[in-house]
Amino acid sequence: MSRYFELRRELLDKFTSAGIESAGVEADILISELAGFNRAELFLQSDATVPADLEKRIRALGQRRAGREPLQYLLGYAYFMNIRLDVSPEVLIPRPETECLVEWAVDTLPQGGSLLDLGTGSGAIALAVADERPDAVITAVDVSTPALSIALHNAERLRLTQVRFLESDLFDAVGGEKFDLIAANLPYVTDEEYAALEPEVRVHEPRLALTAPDAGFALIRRAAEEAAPHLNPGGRIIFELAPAQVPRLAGLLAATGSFREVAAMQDYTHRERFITACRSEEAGTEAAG
Ligand SMILES: C[S@@+](CC[C@H](N)C(=O)[O-])C[C@H]1O[C@@H](n2cnc3c(N)ncnc32)[C@H](O)[C@@H]1O
Repeated sequence: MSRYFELRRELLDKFTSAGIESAGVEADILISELAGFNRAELFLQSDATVPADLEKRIRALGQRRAGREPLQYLLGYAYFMNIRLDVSPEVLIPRPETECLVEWAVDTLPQGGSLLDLGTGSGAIALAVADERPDAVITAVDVSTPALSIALHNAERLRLTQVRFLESDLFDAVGGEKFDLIAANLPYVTDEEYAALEPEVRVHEPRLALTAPDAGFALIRRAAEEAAPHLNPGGRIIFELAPAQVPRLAGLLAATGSFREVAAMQDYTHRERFITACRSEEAGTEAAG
């Protein structure tokens, strides 16, 4: 029988030896989430004895975490903006930097406006916007059937019923529909970068959500080339991408002649991580399909 502070120390040592960067934070989260405590309660309870069955569960998941399984997959959920999304290894774990994209979309979307979330994964962007903007009409697409079923499950659990989900290779199933906003967090990791990723990502997260051919640019390029006919006049698009890809996408969007106000936007760590653009009035209006 351990006390909370002893169990925390044990996990901290185990995680540190396994090379996990934020070992203390992860130990705290694992214990407090399973115990049903917040961080302050965990601190206040540190001398209390951990119930035997809880200790067993924490130890079992701690062991798997030390084997570099991501904490969110072990818990089965991830926090994103103000919602909790269920996640499994079939969807990417939503990243904190993507919250900047959501904040931009929430601020930019006109009243009653429409949003297309390209590559929705767990539903993170679509559902976080829906949660903040009940007036919005949202479509979310993904090429992955298992990802879509998790996204749909999240929408039902969160009762965010204004989101429609479609299985689609980029715009293929969207037909001639137009939107006020398109949000694209598509795969953009190169094969070389992928080989060097931490085991949490490389071994456990779905490769389909991470990599793309052509130096990680193939899907972003297709989306940029096909997007204009799916935007209303004055409609806007935002891409999340690697900072090194920003100049290439900015050049490509400008070269299509379909976009104006092409601009880079920074994430919370002041890295250029997003490109936004506005559909110009001269852009072609016919969507293929
Ligand atoms: C980087 S993940 C982003 C997931 C989610 N939007 C988020 O921010 O957490 C990219 C997503 O794009 C999806 N995807 C990959 N290729 C696609 C394609 N051709 N068409 C639509 N979605 C695609 C993947 O299945 C994955 O869910």
